[in-house]
Amino acid sequence: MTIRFIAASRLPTPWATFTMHGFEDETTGKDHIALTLGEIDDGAPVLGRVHSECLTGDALFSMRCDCGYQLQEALKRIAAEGRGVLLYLRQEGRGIGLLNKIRAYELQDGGADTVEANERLGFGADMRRYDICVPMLEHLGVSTLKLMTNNPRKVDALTRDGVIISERQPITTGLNPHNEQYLSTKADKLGHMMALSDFTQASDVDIERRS
Ligand SMILES: Nc1nc2c(ncn2[C@@H]2O[C@H](COP(=O)(O)OP(=O)(O)OP(=O)(O)O)[C@@H](O)[C@H]2O)c(=O)[nH]1
Ligand SMILES: [Zn+2]
Repeated sequence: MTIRFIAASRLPTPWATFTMHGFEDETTGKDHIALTLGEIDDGAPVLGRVHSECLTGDALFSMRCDCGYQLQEALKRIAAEGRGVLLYLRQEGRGIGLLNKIRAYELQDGGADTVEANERLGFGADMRRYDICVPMLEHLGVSTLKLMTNNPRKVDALTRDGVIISERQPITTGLNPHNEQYLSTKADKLGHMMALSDFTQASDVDIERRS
């Protein structure tokens, strides 16, 4: 795996003006992004989010999952802290790609849960890798993250790959009638450390997304 830094630019958002760093994974041809705010290369733990691409949730306002809500919440928390990093990894659909995710959604429309749907298509429940984060964080001078996630497998994988996770911060936002079942399955079958009662409702966030 070779990750090559390509360029960095300003990225103004409603919450802060981040610096956007573009990387190319020369093995897969995928491009990945890091958004950073403030001085993050001083050795102190950095508030961070490792976010996997979800075109439908992140860009198309899908309410089937919690991805778009989490993305917005993570950027807001980093802006409030004045310092942090968000790695945006192009591993759509837990690593199966956009078109296979649509196939999986079709099966879920017919009654399968998110794990069964992946398995019926011949995939594992979660095909993602996090080793690409290591050279990206190295480039940014970050060794230790205060990680915003509910996913213990993400914490374990990053730790195995050499990233120090000093703290885990839950990120439970965007509950709505369309993703309630999906979020329950993530907690029951994928081990996410969350209960539906922890969640804020999507409606509050949704209004802000449109403003
Ligand atoms: N295959 C598949 N992928 C999905 C589905 N819903 C969301 N995704 C993808 O799942 C990824 C996000 O994973 P999540 O399980 O929501 O969250 P996580 O990153 O593991 O954990 P958190 O850090 O707590 O958000 C993105 O790549 C989405 O495209 C689904 O029903 N099927
Ligand atoms: Zn999603």
